[in-house]
Amino acid sequence: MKASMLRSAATTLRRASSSSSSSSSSPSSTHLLRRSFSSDSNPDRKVAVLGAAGGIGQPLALLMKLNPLVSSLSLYDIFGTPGVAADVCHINTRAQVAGFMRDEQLGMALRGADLVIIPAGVPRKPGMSRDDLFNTNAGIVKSLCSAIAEYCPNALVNMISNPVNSTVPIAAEVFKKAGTYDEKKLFGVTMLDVVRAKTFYAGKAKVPVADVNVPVVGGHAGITILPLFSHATPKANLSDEDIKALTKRTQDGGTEVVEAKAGKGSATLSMAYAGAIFADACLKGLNGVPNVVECSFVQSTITELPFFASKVRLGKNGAEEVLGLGPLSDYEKQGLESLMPELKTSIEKGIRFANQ
Ligand SMILES: NC(=O)c1ccc[n+]([C@@H]2O[C@H](COP(=O)([O-])OP(=O)(O)OC[C@H]3O[C@@H](n4cnc5c(N)ncnc54)[C@H](O)[C@@H]3O)[C@@H](O)[C@H]2O)c1
Ligand SMILES: O=C(O)C[C@H](O)C(=O)O
Repeated sequence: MKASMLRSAATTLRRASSSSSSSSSSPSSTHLLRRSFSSDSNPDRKVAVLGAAGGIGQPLALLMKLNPLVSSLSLYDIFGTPGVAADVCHINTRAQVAGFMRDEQLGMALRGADLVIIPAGVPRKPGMSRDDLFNTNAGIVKSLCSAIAEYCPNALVNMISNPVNSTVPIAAEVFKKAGTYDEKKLFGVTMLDVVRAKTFYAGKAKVPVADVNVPVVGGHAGITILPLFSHATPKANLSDEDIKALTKRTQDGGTEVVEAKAGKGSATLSMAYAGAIFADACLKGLNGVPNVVECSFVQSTITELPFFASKVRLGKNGAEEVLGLGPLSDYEKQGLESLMPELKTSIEKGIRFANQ
């Protein structure tokens, strides 16, 4: 790619992502590209991707290879990782890449990891709910988390596998049983909801998308996804009808993609983007960058539920602070009340499964 083309791509990406809900300068794929060519002065960080040969795993592997905060990139799947690793490792950026395949190599893939990202498991087809994935994905997540407890008990874990509202509680229970649970280190990745809310809000409010911030709270399925457009910036004078439509589109964003893909899976590219941004925020936190704030589904006391998505301040130990919801509009209060029973059921289902 010519230097001018690269500069132009980097500028576009910088604009797209400088609008994170972070109260500091936010991680961005712009950074990932731009800083790929800068110095290697950051501390060594090993990132493992579990499910790295999949629809999300492959573009996520690419984006993590472009991230200058990563010194070692470990790509694990039950098949296909030698090819993905061979491909990605030719990119002239800092991270040393290694591919690992099958159970017997999982320990090597994980040993020494600072951050483990899990997009392993089956995606939805049209007509399915995320909860319909539970029977397959719960077992996958449970066994991967047992291995994390054994080989890298201090790593941060970014859970992408659905249903996130249940897989995060499953992971917590597995870690508790292993005696390695640290609630600050377990994150359900809800960043795609934030990415969507920002995109849809910018379109409706006719404001530059790069300037937009919208927190999304609750969980990651249907009505449990609650975008707080009353907190959106820049402020815009949208009608109640507009806010309802934006909320519904954000809640149905995953289904919109599943239907458009017509049986060929769910969001992969936008998820890889969102996953890479959230992973970058976690790495920045670990490296001591101040005021890194993103939304995530974490152990929480801000409602009566044991897990809840809200803004989280990321630091050297992971989730240093889980931020409260702040004032809500009447519409958001209603949404919060409606989501609680479903989210509670999904959390309890995960906990029950892990303890069977
Ligand atoms: N959190 C979110 O916002 C979000 C967004 C999109 C998709 N997802 C979820 O992410 C998951 C993956 O989606 P995808 O589109 O990449 O699916 P995919 O089928 O394309 O890829 C999944 C990968 O996981 C691998 N895998 C299966 N069992 C494994 C195991 N035990 N260990 C390691 N790898 C294993 C498969 O071999 C495959 O390569 C799905 O559950 C999907 O619902 C979550
Ligand atoms: O919708 C899905 O099944 C995948 C993911 O959770 C999404 O929000 O895109």
